[in-house]
Amino acid sequence: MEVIENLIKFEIVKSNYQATMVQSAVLGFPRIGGQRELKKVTESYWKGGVSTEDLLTKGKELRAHNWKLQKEAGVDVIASNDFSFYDQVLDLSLLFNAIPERYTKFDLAPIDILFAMGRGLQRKATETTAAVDVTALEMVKWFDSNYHYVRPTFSHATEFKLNTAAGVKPVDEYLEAKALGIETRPVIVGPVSYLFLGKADKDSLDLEPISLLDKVLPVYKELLSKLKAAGATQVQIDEPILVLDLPQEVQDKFAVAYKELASADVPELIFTTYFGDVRPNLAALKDLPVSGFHFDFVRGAEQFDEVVDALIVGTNKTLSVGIVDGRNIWKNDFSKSTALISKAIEKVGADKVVVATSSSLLHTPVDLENEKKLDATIKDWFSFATQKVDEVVTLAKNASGEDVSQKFAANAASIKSRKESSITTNPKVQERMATINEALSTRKSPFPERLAVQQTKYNLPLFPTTTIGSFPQTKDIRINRNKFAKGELSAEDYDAFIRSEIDLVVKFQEEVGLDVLVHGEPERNDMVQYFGEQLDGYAFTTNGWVQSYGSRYVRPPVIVGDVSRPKAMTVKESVYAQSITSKPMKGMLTGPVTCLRWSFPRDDVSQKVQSLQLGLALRDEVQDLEAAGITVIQVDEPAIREGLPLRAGKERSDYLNWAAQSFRVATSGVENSTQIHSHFCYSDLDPNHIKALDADVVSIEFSKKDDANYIQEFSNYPNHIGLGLFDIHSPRIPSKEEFISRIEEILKVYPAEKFWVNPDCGLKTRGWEEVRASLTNMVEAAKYFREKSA
Ligand code: MET
Ligand SMILES: [Zn+2]
Repeated sequence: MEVIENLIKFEIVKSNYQATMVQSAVLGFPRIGGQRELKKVTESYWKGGVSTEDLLTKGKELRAHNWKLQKEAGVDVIASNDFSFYDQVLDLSLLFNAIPERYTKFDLAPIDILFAMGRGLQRKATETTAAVDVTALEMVKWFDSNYHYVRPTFSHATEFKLNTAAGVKPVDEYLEAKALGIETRPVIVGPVSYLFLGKADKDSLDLEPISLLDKVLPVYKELLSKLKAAGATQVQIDEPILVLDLPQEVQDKFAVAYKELASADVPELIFTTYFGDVRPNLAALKDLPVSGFHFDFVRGAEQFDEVVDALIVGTNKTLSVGIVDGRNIWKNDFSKSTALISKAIEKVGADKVVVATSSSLLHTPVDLENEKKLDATIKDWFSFATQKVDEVVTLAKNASGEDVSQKFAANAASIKSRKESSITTNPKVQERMATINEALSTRKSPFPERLAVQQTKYNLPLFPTTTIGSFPQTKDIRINRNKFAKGELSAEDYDAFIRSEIDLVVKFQEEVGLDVLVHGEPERNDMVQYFGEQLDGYAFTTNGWVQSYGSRYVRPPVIVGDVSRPKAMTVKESVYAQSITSKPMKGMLTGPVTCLRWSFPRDDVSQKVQSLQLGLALRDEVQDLEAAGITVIQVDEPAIREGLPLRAGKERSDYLNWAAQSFRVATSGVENSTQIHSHFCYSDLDPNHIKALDADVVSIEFSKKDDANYIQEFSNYPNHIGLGLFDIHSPRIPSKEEFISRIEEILKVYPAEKFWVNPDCGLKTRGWEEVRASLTNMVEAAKYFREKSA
């Protein structure tokens, strides 16, 4: 009797449960188009190839396509305002009128102001228009991703208001979707993050961006009210800074800001965080007057119980469960995700749970279906944005009691196939990993002893000059590389072509009078992909583009298994280059951490393991180069800073340890007389972070730092450094005098005997004319200082 009663109860519970729909949500979809349509149209617009109207129309088409795709897949909550012609943070600055005066005085159209802020603008005067010459606003990495946002830049003169010159983007795009019969949830960056991620402009350095909260809130209120009036019931408001260490006064701003926003007639706010764990800032989120929270449970899985108990349980708030990874390309493990979703339902009830992507899908390639060349087994393990949309829907349907058993069975099979695959494990690599110890990751002697032998061996002058590696990647190079890839050019012909390019670069450097030469990297499409393609354990996409900034997209290779190096990767080119000069030729490799960071990493082993494996593979290359007579070797680590975990603490110190160790594994197997260089750029580097790499010489991007303190920090660095002397992103040519005064400035705090002379970074995006002029002036300046100190 009791059993039957229980059964009946169970049936009722089950059918109730089935009646409650668990919703699905996508926090943002890549805007670049499946065939990089956005890049093509924007770059063509910049060159004057298409009109503003054509550009705007293409944007509209892309948005419509993405909304429809999600609608057809069955997504309940589809984002709008996730589109941008350049960057979503920049869009907000334009809309809020946070436009430094230097961009407004030319009478440019709003879209051109946007691009000028994003990438700078140089335009000659015409009969009707004045000349324009403005540099871009600062561009910074979006948290620890490889996406860059344009930093909001405020001054005392900033007057926040809704700048409707180009409409009101979030409202217009909401209505645009609505007109297509698609209800969307607009997404905007919230006020506290928007200000915190900004900075003070040069003329207002005493300004604390966060102090502008009172001034920006009325504009947020106005925008949100307009969205409500347009019919939006919910808005996704992103406050990702909650995954960072925040000063107390910033934490306190959340209560102030959201109380103020809630005082107006605004849509329901879904407060959204991603890329980590918010627990250290939990107090700031208590009692916020918002309708729901979104958390990233892929990267912040451990926060689940605490945040749900503290912020959702016992309230009316929605819990958006970020479970489909917005930062990587691996297929979701449905059984794992379902366990978490069930737990969420148990805690807060199915009607409050939304199954979501962990973050915007901006960081993933558009569609796996575009990959025609990928090995079928490996392809089955991947999921790009389009596939992730389907995963979110399937997980939500399952949680709602719908029958998706076929999809679940297929998913389980893929997950099992990857787990059991022999592609992912290489016992030899694992054995070799066990040999890594202090001895294997330490140079034979400490730096001073190495320096002495190196000085005798190379006999370089004071202020030695060099470059960072790449020389102009001309159209000719790209054409020949493509021909070779398509099989239209034989391997011999391609090799001959590459050799002729090397001839050119080497001859050029001798003419200009550089001391340590490079071969110019003409054979490399990309500094990570080039190595990934030659290493075992990697897979490649043909169309897996992801936006890095503006119209620059990258195509990260994927680490699918244990990494090893079947054969030498760079020796041929370096040896050839050395054979045609008597000056030292610097071998050029991409370091383990950068290879890891600019790939999609595995999610089944730690990043530390992957980095050390890459270190071992590169160690073989370093030793092969040395054996072949290339005894100055640069191992680039430009991505080392961005890999730093977002919060201070153990994870961060662990990272610094294994990152440095991976580099040393790669570089310490050489003689004292072999000179190891490294290079860093794109970030504010802390010299303390790189000491442990123990490279003999490092070069860093430096020309845009007008900061004596920053130089001071480097003056204590024990080994030798080249502080980058000119900006390689700009076509500007610094004069000899400019180089001299720059060097003089640095010499005030930095000792001459450790001083290398070099540009900020590789020259591959520059033209030959500029390169010749800039390097000539740079070398002249070095000679001036040599004579002076003689
Ligand atoms: C982004 S760092 C680039 C270093 C590389 N060796 C180059 O010169 O292009
Ligand atoms: Zn660089």
